[in-house]
Amino acid sequence: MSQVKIQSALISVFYKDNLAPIIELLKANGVTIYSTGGTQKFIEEQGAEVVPVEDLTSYPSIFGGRVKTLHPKVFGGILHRRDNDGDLGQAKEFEIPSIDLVIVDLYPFEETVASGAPEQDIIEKIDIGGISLIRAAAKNFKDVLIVSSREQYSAVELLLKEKNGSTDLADRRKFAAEAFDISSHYDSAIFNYFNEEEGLTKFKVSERQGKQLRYGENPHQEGHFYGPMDELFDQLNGKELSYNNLVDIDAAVCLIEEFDASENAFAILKHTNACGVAIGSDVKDAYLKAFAADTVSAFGGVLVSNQAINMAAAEELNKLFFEVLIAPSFDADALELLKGKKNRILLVKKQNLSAKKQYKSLLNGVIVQDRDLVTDQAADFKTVTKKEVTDAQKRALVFASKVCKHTKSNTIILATENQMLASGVGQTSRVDALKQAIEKAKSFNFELKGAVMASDAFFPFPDCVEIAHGEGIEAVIQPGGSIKDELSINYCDENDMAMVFTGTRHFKH
Ligand SMILES: NC(=O)c1ncn([C@@H]2O[C@H](COP(=O)(O)O)[C@@H](O)[C@H]2O)c1NC=O
Repeated sequence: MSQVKIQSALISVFYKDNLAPIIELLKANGVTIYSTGGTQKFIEEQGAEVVPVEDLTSYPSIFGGRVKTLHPKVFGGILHRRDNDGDLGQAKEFEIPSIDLVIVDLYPFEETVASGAPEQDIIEKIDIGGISLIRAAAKNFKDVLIVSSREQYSAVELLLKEKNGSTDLADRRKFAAEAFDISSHYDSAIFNYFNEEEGLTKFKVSERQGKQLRYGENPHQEGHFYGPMDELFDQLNGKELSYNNLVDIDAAVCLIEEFDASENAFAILKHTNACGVAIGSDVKDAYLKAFAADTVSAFGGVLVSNQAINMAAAEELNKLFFEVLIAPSFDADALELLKGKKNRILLVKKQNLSAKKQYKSLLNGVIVQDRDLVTDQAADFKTVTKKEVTDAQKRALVFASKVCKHTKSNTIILATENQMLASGVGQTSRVDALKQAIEKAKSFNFELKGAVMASDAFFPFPDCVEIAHGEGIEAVIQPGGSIKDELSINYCDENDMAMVFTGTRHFKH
């Protein structure tokens, strides 16, 4: 039976606003309306007759409204198959009326969570009867039209007008598909609430949770973001965040969180890689040192500080064209100055990232892994050369390793204990990464004598330590683990270089 003339409806909605025109249409078409407490009252106020659902079930609403529509007379009325003689016989036997239209608007679970309500209130806002009505009516879309949210009121109003109170199978199937979208989104929200403390380890998303972005990586691509942006940041200035902004912000935040709040750390990133990172005597000093590493790439970059931005730093930063600046806070005068450019995105970082898992889509699926939360510490260094590293070199190696971990593979970082001098990023060979770093360091007038070198993965050949030695680099950090480790170790021993192994590889793809 493709076309169904609606003769009866069950209406149970949380938000009653905008329901009136639908009631008017149902009334005009002589539809029998069944309804629950608050909705019944609202419909009666519109001048329409209502059969209280209690009259159908012969039960009052019980347990504070936890059970009101959950009854065979209601669910039988929705679910019995109109083209099945057995079902029709049973419906008659048990005096179950047909229900052709179900309109539900669920308890506002997500809004209640967002309001910071106590757990008890949140639990009471887990809709049971409403979600069951939605699923039942959507399952029996062959006979029943399901309206599963207040967002659909205008669409159903139009449909009832256009088709004179009837519906087609195609209409009912379309509304059923939307109903399962709504019910699965609702359950994902409940699931995420119960797993909140797991640091999103079992994070479930539904398309409805996504925030539409201006576009994706490029203007011809659509983009959405699924995540708790407002919990992490307050945006004080600038245009709406783009897909690429978000990707870079993530990279910037992951990098800066490597540094302790007692250090004045500053980083400048382009396309997720740092082109400058430094620790300074204050924020301004840290910024100037980071900027010095690559004054060209910094243009249009994403900047991040682990310290409040004061006026002295803001005056320097104001000279640079940048996309985003992230900091734990901004002094009032500094903010005033930086707001001078209206598109400049200024973000206050309110908390550290807590997610323990990382997701990426590929091959029509999703790949999930633990986030790389290992930070190489000097105490864990295993010196593999005859020459020991000095304390200053240890600090430089820790610094270089932190940057290395957050740079695209293959990577080589050249650094002192408080400044990245240059990096080779995303190269197909480690030697190329080193050559790129050396060339870059020289182009920005850095002296490499006495600097240290970090590599994200082991050296299969001694070529990298040979080249580094030629530039005056004296200490090296790498995970180790190549069957040819000895070749690099021997070269270092013969050339008075120190090398430490960490045992932890930090590939980043
Ligand atoms: N318990 C039930 O059997 C039940 N049946 C429908 N509801 C919900 O009750 C609300 C409407 O209640 P009222 O009409 O009393 O304002 C709707 O959001 C509907 O989704 C129920 N409430 C929660 O599960």
